[in-house]
Amino acid sequence: MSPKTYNVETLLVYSPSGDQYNASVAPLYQSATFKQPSLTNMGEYDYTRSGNPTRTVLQNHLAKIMKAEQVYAVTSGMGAGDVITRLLSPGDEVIAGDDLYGGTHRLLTSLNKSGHLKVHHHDTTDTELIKSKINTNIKMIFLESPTNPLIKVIDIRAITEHAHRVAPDCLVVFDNTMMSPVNMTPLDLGVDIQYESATKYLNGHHDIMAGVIAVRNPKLAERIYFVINSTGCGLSPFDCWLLSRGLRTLALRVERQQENAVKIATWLEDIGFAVRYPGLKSHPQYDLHKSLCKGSGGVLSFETGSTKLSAGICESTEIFGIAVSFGCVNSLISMPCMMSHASIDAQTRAERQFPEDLIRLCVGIENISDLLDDLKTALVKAGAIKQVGEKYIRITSAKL
Ligand SMILES: Cc1ncc(COP(=O)(O)O)c(C=O)c1O
Ligand SMILES: N[C@@H](CCSC[C@H](N)C(=O)O)C(=O)O
Repeated sequence: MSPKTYNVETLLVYSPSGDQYNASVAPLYQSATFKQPSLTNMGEYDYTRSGNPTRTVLQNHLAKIMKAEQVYAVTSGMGAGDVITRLLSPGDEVIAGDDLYGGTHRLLTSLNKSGHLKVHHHDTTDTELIKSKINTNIKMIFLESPTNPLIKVIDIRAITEHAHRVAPDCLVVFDNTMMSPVNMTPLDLGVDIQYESATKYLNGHHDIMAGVIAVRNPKLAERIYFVINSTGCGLSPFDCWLLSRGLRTLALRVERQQENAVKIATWLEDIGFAVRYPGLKSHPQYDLHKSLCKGSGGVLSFETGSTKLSAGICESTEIFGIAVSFGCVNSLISMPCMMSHASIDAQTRAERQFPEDLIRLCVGIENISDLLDDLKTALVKAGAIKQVGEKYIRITSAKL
């Protein structure tokens, strides 16, 4: 059986050894420069900004997992976004979701303000609206699904097909950070560039910042490599090595995280909170999400009706630590408006119906009973629910 036919769980762990000593873990080449065989022959590697064997091992491994021809590893998810926007020319028009991650919104807004690009933000869940906005002036479309943290799901396939038909020069770019390749391989759905913040699920241990960019078209790959080498944002060898190590447990981690997340989302919804999670049948695009992805991920959000109440809940958990980021083995709690999405100004958040009281839970791999107990205790302490016998009841008048 060729490795190409293995399932993702196997591909994550299986690594064909190319090492001279048959080391079972690829060695770390922590070297900035490489001696050349001669003055005229540069050899395979000359300088780590341009290429490094540890980065190559990681990138080749990721290419199999992401079903790409070429993957590049860079210094962060935002670094990946920056490389991608540098493929555009001054004045190019871009369509972007109106619910992209706060940092992506900040990057595109700054390029728009400085006049480098013309960015149009639209509700990408409205497929017909997006289709009507695509024309030959549009050179790039930025998509994310499910969005972070409003968990909106978009019809990637329909948008991508239409874009390629109507605007053949337009690159469809998809941020797959929320799902990871375990749940979705967007290149299979036709997107031109898939990127992810590898700081999240891919690494899974919050000990590095990284971003990955995956493509199938060799010409596009060359253009991306040119930007990475020119700007010097390739991932350092040690971080490549750590990312390779984290990758091996990706499938196990994601499976456990989403198993825990389903239980937490269901429990919160049963109590009466408005929960956003694509694994809940009540999610308005439950069927669409299921048709695109194998799982629902470990991120969910819910509203409490009061920002003070939400803050009280966040400050009362013990296992769920107050921190930005997600996809790590440990569970986190946050209020996106004050934290991860504070870079979107309050007026824009209001226009986009971004609830200020929204709590985001990034569910880890801990024991589910401990996680539920931690949440129950915090919700009781903050005054959001009360215990009556064995049951918990939501205190609907709880507006601090
Ligand atoms: C969906 C999404 N995309 C991109 C990024 C940027 O990644 P990084 O923090 O690694 O720069 C983040 C978080 O930061 C994110 O949540
Ligand atoms: N202060 C940071 C916030 C990073 S948010 C990280 C992550 N994407 C999340 O959603 O939690 C910034 O200004 O970028």
